[in-house]
Amino acid sequence: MSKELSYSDVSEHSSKKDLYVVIHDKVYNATSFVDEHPGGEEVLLDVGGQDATEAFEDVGHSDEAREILDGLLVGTLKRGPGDPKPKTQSYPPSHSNSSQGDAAGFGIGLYAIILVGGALAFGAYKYLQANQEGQVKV
Ligand code: HEM
Repeated sequence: MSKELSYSDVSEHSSKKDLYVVIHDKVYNATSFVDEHPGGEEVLLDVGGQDATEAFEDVGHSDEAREILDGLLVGTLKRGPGDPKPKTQSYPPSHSNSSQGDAAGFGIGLYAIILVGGALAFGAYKYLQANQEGQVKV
C-alpha cells in the first residue's frame, strides 16, 4: 500500500462524503471517521483536502488516535515544486518562541513603565517641595 498522491489529488477530496487529510506527508481517508471524531466533524472538514499536520499535533492526539490514523491510510504525499511546504518542521519552535517573545516584551515594557513612572514621581515630589518652600518664605 504505497500509492503516491499529489497535493492536487488530495485537494479534490474535501467534502464530508469524500474527505482526505494529509498528516506528516501521509494521506488518510477520513470519510468514515468524520462522524465518529471526538473533536467534532467541523475541525476535520476545515482541513479536508489539506495538510492537517499542525492542527492534528496541536491537539496532542493520543496513541489510540494515531492507531485509527493507520487504519485510514491511503498512501503517501508526493509534493510538487509549487506545493505548500510541510508544516511539520516549523511547528514546535515557532509556537514556543512567539509566546516566549511576547512574555519578554511585556516584561521589558513593564520595567520601562516603572522606571519612567518613578522618575516622574520623583520630579513631581521635588517640584512640590520647592514650591512649598517658596510659599513658606512669602
Ligand atoms: C483523521 C485525523 C484524526 C483522527 C483519527 C483523530 C482522532 C481523534 C481521537 C481518537 C480523539 C479522542 C482523544 C484522543 O484519543 O486523542 C480526538 C480528539 C480530538 N481531536 Fe482529533 N483526530 C483527527 C484529526 C483532528 C484534527 C485535524 C483536529 C483539528 C483541530 C482535531 C481535533 C480534535 C480535538 C479538539 C479533540 C479533543 C476533543 C475533546 O477532548 O473534547 N482532530 N481526535
